[in-house]
Amino acid sequence: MEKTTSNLILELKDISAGYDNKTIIENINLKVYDHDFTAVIGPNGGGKTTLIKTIVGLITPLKGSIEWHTEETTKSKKIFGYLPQINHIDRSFPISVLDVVLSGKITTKNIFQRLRKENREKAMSLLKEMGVDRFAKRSIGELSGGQLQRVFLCRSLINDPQLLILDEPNTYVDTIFEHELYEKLNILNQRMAILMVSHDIGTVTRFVKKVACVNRTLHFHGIETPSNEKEKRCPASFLYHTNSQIKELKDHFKPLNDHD
Ligand SMILES: Nc1ncnc2c1ncn2[C@@H]1O[C@H](COP(=O)(O)OP(=O)(O)OP(=O)(O)O)[C@@H](O)[C@H]1O
Repeated sequence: MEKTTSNLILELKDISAGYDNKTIIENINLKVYDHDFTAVIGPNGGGKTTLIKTIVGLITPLKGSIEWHTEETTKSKKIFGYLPQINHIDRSFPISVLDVVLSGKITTKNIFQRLRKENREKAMSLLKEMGVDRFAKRSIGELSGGQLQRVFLCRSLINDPQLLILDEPNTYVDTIFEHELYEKLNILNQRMAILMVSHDIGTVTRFVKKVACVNRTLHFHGIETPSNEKEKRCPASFLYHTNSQIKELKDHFKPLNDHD
């Protein structure tokens, strides 16, 4: 049953971040609520992955703060699950599908402990939910890219996160599973918030509730309806060449060199 009240999970306050002191994203303010299903879109190199890496703690912000407003985490319930962008996987690495999912349970504190039976059952039920349980004992090298992507999705779900963060989850996924993936994400969204980087604007906007456009700063968050003239200035105007549910965007979609 879908929840009806919205609680704030995550708040980014005036975040700037980058690499080697070079600012890539700046002055980002963003709130994520427990009902949200938000697509992070934007031009190549606009800073989407940098934003996600900053949220999950892989990059320390140069400025600003990140606040998690969540329930106390327990051993089995973690704040977020993260599926990073996967550009290359060494399929010859000798690990089974089940062990990939269970690796999401390993922390520096339990690295030498045997994982409990309930963890295996949880991993198997997730593999079943994603339609890949029959591969549980197989080596990852025997799976297609799309099947493996589902396995990694199971890994990011093993701790029942309150927020699922996905960086281009449709990489490697064929068109049929891509649609299925979004359907599955919609079901998952009944029990967790989702923040997802995607290039696939046409499909994504049929499923998500909010859109955040990152082009150095955050240009848009939420689906709103200003004037037609303004939307032409949006660097993400390709949105309007698709069968998008998003009709119009806000004034602050300007070409990148306008705000550099
Ligand atoms: N590890 C890194 N070190 C230095 N610069 C980086 C690093 N990773 C990314 N960048 C630079 O930061 C900028 C933003 O990259 P980022 O990957 O965040 O953008 P993106 O919006 O996710 O792009 P894409 O849509 O192409 O995946 C780019 O100019 C990129 O070259």
